[in-house]
Amino acid sequence: MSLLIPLLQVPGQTTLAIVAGFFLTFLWYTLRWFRLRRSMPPGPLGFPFIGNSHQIPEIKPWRKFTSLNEQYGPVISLMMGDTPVIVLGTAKAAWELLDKRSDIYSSRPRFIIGGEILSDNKRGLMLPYGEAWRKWRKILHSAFHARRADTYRGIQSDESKIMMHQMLHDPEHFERHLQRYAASVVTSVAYDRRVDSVDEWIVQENMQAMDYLTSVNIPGKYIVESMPWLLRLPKSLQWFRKEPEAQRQRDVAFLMHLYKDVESRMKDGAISDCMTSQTIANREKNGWSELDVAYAVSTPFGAGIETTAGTLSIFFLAMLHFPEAMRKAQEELDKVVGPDQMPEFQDKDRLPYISAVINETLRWRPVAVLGGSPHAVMTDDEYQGMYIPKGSTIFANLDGIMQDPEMFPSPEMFLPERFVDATDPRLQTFDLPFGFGRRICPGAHLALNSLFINVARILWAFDILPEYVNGEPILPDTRNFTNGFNSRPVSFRCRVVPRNDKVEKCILAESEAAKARLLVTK
Ligand code: HEM
Repeated sequence: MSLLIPLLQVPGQTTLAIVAGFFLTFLWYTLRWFRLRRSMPPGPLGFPFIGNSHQIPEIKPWRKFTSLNEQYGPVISLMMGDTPVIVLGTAKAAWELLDKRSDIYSSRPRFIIGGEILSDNKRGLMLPYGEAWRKWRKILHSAFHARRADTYRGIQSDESKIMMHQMLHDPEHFERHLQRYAASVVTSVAYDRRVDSVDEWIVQENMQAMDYLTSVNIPGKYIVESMPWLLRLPKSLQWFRKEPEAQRQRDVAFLMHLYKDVESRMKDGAISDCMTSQTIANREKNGWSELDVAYAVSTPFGAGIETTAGTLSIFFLAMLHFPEAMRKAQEELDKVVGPDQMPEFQDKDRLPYISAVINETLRWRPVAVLGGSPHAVMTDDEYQGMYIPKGSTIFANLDGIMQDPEMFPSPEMFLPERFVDATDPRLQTFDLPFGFGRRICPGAHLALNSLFINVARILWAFDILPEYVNGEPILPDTRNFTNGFNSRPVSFRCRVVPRNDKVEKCILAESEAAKARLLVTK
């Protein structure tokens, strides 16, 4: 009220001029807004200033995106406050824009909470396209390109043998064993440091950090993402900063601890070559601070555990619901490998149905449900007569894309056959689950190797069966998934039963040998 008093005291004409000024500005903004919305791809109109923010749920927004794509078409638009958002609902649209026009579609939107406040612009996954991102991406590429990724097969095979042993003795906690496997592979590759249990401090601390990061990166969750002008308020009034800033301090302490540990083992000559030791060796040449390196080398730790373990959980869920696919895969394994030895990487080319099961798992319920991380377009663009403004956030909504009945008939069914018989080259090399263009997942080779060795061995050794209550099978809901950018099944129960005595003996012998190679003391 006190703010209004001076306004009421100015002479009548001045007051009128101010009110008219406000009104004209409002009218200009609103007309411009409607003109913009008309030229953009179809979608719910929303309101000036707030756009469609109120229509996008905080919980699993991809469901809403999928239904909007069904209603308005494969390319739709929304406004999150002042930021245009484009949602791509078919692979064709995503390939045409994000792959073919990757020179302008390879940036990221501003992640005010997750990228700037929480991560101080040090997590490359959220960096805009440019020099800093390129430098970061080079480190990832040199550690994970196809030939380099194959050098980690020994670690992956041994960790998978240990996982099989845990699965045999403690089948109830199958999800924990999958997570331990995925965690130990990335910590070995990144820090030359394996993990024996998901309860270990470094796994728990990383999970906490990643859960927090994915929980803040949900579109619509923070008003400041669509109204960045709130950052101009005095810091003490920016109520949204407190929590992410506290988490940042915790993240920095954790990542620097891992960095310093590698550095001191390098000084003692007590470390094998790993991603961190190599990056530290080149740190000064690249002009990187210790903290820059600590964040960069933690990338696989952040991006490679939930995605890999989550996809393997999805595989278990699919096997429960589609036992005929499991039987067919087991027939192939029995014919090609037999019960006396475990499948190995060199069997891969002779196991096409296993490869098809993996592709179908990645399709049926993609863990990176919104395409991993959204892209942003760097210049104004036009697609099929529709205007896509510079700075638009672009979601490749894998939830909807993978359920497109034109590309994947009977999309709710788990049908590996669609990949076995595929003539379309984009299904033969199925990289759709790993994203697009210059931002495509750099860990895809490592991930596919992990998926192959574990899916092949699990199906070779075990039947995955439902639990029974009062003679009735209990099947977990196929849509009960977690929230967040990586969405995996909410923990469920099943029986993991060895198929015969021979596989049990083989697992015991192979896991002992693997432990000896990895110097596991427990
Ligand atoms: C089944 C496992 C995995 C799936 C389904 C997956 C999927 C994805 C997807 C969809 C993206 C977004 C790409 C885009 O923006 O267009 C992505 C990005 C990324 N992934 Fe993966 N990923 C997996 C495993 C891994 C692993 C094991 C690593 C690390 C070694 C990794 C590291 C990354 C990084 C660093 C990015 C960001 C790339 C950038 O912004 O330039 N991912 N992933």
